[in-house]
Amino acid sequence: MIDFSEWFHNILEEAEIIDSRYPIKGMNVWLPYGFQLRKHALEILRNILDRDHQETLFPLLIPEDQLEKESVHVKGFEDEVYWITHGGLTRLNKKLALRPTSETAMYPMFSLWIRSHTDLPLKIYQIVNTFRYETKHTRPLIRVREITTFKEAHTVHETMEEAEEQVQEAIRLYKEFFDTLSIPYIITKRPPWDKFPGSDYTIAFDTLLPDGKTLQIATVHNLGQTFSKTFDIKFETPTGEHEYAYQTCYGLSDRVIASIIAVHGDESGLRLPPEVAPYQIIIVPIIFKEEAEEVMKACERIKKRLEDAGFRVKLDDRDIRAGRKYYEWEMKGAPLRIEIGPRDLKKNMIVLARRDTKEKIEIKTENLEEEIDKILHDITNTLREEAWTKMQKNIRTATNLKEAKEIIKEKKGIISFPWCGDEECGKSIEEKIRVDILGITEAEKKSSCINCGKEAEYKAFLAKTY
Ligand SMILES: Nc1ncnc2c1ncn2[C@@H]1O[C@H](COS(=O)(=O)NC(=O)[C@@H](N)CS)[C@@H](O)[C@H]1O
Ligand SMILES: [Mg+2]
Ligand SMILES: [Zn+2]
Repeated sequence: MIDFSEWFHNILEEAEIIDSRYPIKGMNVWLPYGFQLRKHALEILRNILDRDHQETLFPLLIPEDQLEKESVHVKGFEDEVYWITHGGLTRLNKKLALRPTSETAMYPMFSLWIRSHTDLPLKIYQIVNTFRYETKHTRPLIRVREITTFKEAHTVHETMEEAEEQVQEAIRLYKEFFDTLSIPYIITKRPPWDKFPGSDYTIAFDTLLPDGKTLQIATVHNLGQTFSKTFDIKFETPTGEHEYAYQTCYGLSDRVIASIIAVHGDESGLRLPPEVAPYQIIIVPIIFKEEAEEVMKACERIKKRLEDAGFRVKLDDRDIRAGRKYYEWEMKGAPLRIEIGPRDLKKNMIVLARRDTKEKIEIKTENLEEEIDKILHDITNTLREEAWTKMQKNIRTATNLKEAKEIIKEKKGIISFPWCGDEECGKSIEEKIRVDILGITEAEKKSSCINCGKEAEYKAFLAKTY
């Protein structure tokens, strides 16, 4: 990848994903092709969530006094909240916040809805736009001020054990979602100083972008009873006591689309997993004057057969050179291209070109549907394996801080090493090698902390992050 950031910005424009010329920094327009990509990704997400969550929709605006109720939470967001102060020419007597996330919009309503343990567990989600006045460098899809594709799930439980189980369930759901999109990830527990404001702890999914920096693509938070105490979400237990509920929430955003684009892209442009590609197959007629009529009729027949078999197919019959079409659909990442010319008609064969490996395959026309289905599945697996291999190759262990510093300088990527878990030790590591501690997983074997030599219970992962 030449300069990844340049590649990323160019491809968003060339492949007509979004238009970032909208006159508000950090807010962009979804163009039709990008909108279809986003739509298919959300369809997959909804199918997973709808198994045991209910989709809802809460207001965009949050009254100032509600937003400020949970002090740690509001501290974490106070410099990111957009405010509404007027309705028309009338000054509002109470400022209204544009939701940065919806805990403080939802939880006063949960307090009204939840009375008895029979009202639990509650598992809802919404897919909305949220607003954060990001002061760090904004970047389309990666760090925006209007998060247009913010899926937030919020659950309420009778016990901490059930909330813990829900955290594990959320992790399973996200694994299934990212596996379907062929996006690799590492899952770690964020250090305490980097958890979601107001949560007990945060589990995060990070993926690795081609420039060696990691991107946080989803988070799961165990909220314990902090918010239920602040917002008075209480329920009557089977034995008649009143208990504060236990809560979790888990979110992801436009960064999912960013990672599909960034992780699978190559020098020719996008390589879209068939699950989310706006068109899975592009038919390009190879026209020679005399047989033009016959070739076009054959293309129409093939298109119909593929549509009837449930594929998303486009017949590109524009009056431009076939080579231009090849370039364009390669750049837009269509997984498969079908070329049909007079020769193929005679032999009753069809030439397929795979976008992921760029190899060409000749198949008999009569085996069309099952061949295409097999190849599309193979493309999904190839993209997934390639992406996982690439990420795992860039996770290196360091035996001392000097080595860690070198690896980050030369190769970036993710480094792991044993860590004691102490905050000031962690902070001193971040200072010494100038990278963030992504998070921790349980240490595999007994070892001593890379920095202070104390017993290391954890394996720490570090990386330069977005
Ligand atoms: N400015 C941003 N642009 C794009 N995505 C973002 C931005 N800020 C956060 N995200 C994404 O949104 C996810 C959820 O955001 S969060 O703050 O971690 N968690 C919440 O807001 C919880 N209420 C989850 S429901 C993050 O994991 C990250 O992937
Ligand atoms: Mg933030
Ligand atoms: Zn230490």
